Amino acid sequence: MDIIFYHPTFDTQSWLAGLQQQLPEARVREWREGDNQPADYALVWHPPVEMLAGRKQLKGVFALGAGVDSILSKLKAHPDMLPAGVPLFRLEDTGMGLQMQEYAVSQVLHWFRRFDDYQAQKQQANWQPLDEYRREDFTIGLLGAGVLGGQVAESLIAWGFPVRCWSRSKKDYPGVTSFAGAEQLGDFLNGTRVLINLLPNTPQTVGIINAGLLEQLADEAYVLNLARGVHLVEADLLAALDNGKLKGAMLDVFSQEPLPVDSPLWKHPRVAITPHIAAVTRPDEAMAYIARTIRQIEKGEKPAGEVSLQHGY
Ligand SMILES: NC(=O)C1=CN([C@@H]2O[C@H](COP(=O)(O)OP(=O)(O)OC[C@H]3O[C@@H](n4cnc5c(N)ncnc54)[C@H](OP(=O)(O)O)[C@@H]3O)[C@@H](O)[C@H]2O)C=CC1
Ligand SMILES: O=C(O)C(=O)CO
Repeated sequence: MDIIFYHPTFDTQSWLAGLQQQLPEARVREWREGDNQPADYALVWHPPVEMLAGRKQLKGVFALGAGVDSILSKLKAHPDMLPAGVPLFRLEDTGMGLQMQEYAVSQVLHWFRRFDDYQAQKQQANWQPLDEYRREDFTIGLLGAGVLGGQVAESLIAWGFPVRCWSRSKKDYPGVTSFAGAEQLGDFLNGTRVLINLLPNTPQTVGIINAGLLEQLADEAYVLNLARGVHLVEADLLAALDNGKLKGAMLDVFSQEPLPVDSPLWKHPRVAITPHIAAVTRPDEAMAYIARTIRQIEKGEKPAGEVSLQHGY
């Protein structure tokens, strides 16, 4: 079995060594320009088109992250990049669920305990206890309730917050109120105080967090964008912060990354920023998942994690 690997920034040598350990029977190599030698599996992130095009013998392509938007947008421009019938897999969880839980819980608690207000008071040496917020006024709404959204919902339930989610299909997560489909988006937004985005980037979700959506949230709402920058209309977010509809935002992802130095988001006092680190690929867990999945394919089984090209995630 031959495996080719391409990632523009990962430590390729340590991945090759790790994969070799997980799959001793395989020959694992770094893909380099001009390599047309046979391969059964390809592990990729932002792959050059020529790495995959024409490789009809592939039994699977693995995206080395959870989101497959970059590979699918390339596929749109170069439809022959993924030969027909070759399944595309993505990383499901592999350690990202816990990272998303840490990020979401810490920020929700930061807002709930009014640490943003106390930080602002500190700038003015102002010693002033504030009214406490009540959990019943702090409904958390998850846009996207899949592998990561579902785990974030579970962690916030454990902290006693009212939690609701919105997805394409109805969910049955204990304690979480589920809304599904475009027709229930309004009901989902109505009363949501903290909006957490964990949707995939698809034609249906681009620009979904816009002025019209923000207007439907509870007053003094908060936005936590953990998914993709293109989901959020940044100018609409700034306007909603400045007109008082939104109290704060924390953003991990941006329409342009790195976020340009002249972006007004950097300077806004009620916007917190992290550089797309909400959940990173954990090599050991990712390699174990890939090895397990390859073994399932080799046995003729149907593994989890296959991307639906029809739905785009
Ligand atoms: N910032 C970061 O560091 C990271 C960001 N991400 C981002 O997080 C995203 C989510 O990851 P993951 O949870 O694994 O993905 P999943 O595919 O497991 O979940 C996606 C969720 O979105 C829902 N959804 C998709 N399209 C629509 C729609 N049109 N309307 C309503 N709901 C919709 C799905 O509904 P249904 O369940 O019904 O299918 C599902 O609940 C990734 O696509 C990636 O972009 C991921 C990792 C790290
Ligand atoms: O896995 C993903 O989709 C990511 O965004 C990783 O940073």
